[in-house]
Amino acid sequence: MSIVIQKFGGTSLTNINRKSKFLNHIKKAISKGHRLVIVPSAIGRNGDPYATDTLIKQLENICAEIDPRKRDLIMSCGETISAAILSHLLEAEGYPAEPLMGFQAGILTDDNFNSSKILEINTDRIFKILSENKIAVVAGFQGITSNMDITTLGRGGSDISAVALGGFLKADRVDIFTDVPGVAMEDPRIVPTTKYIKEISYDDMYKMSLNGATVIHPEAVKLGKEFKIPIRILSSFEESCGTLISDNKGSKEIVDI
Ligand SMILES: Nc1ncnc2c1ncn2[C@@H]1O[C@H](COP(=O)(O)OP(=O)(O)O)[C@@H](O)[C@H]1O
Ligand SMILES: N[C@@H](CC(=O)OP(=O)(O)O)C(=O)O
Repeated sequence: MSIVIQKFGGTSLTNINRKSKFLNHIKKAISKGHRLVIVPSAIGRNGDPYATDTLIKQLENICAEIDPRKRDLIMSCGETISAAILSHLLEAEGYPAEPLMGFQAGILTDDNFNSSKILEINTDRIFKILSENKIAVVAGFQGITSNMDITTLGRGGSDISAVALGGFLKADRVDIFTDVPGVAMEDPRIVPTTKYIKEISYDDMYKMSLNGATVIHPEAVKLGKEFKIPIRILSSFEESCGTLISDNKGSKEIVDI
């Protein structure tokens, strides 16, 4: 069974509805016969009702000093809401889907609240869902400790959830859908004329993301290398070949996308 992980970032999920463009990528992968695990982030950005920063503010408005366990509990809510909405949307479109919070998907972390590490993923429940020909929609960014406390993986951590799931499920690849068509030489929001990179090695991408290429979390790249799983960065809103991150001899081919 060929398994593909598709992660959708917060910017891709703004105004989520039955006409959302990102749905085309899900439908295309299903039509190709892939089993899908979808990993959504929280919808939108600061100010949007379920965005991570909006949720944190609910506690900050009361008192700036926040117990990390409570902070993680509220921060995880955005992704939980996304999993519920997205799985409902997929069913409405005729694609049976099951939502899972991180703990229901078997994602065990350490107790370093606010930037926890994934220790293990018990994949039984996801495999069961996939074997029933359903899409598994796993809330990104969150997990659970052995003491049953909800944790989050650090800002931008849904990328880590997606790659870790890909590794533990032995998926064919991880597709990270975002609001730009791939990895560029510079941040395209700052340099709109920048050129895009067709292929890049894990090592080069790791250095780029440490140096500010926020399009993927550095820990996700590191995990990708450990699991030897190819990662693609693609646009949610259009068809593009995107950027492939793999072990391919450090090649860095620059293209106009
Ligand atoms: N080198 C780069 N290539 C592509 N995007 C970059 C780069 N550096 C920074 N970015 C920024 O990363 C953003 C996508 O990441 P992010 O805002 O976390 O989106 P998402 O909501 O999909 O997780 C892009 O909008 C872009 O401005
Ligand atoms: N929602 C979390 C996790 C995340 O990965 O978000 P995004 O994929 O939208 O950057 C955050 O804002 O940090």
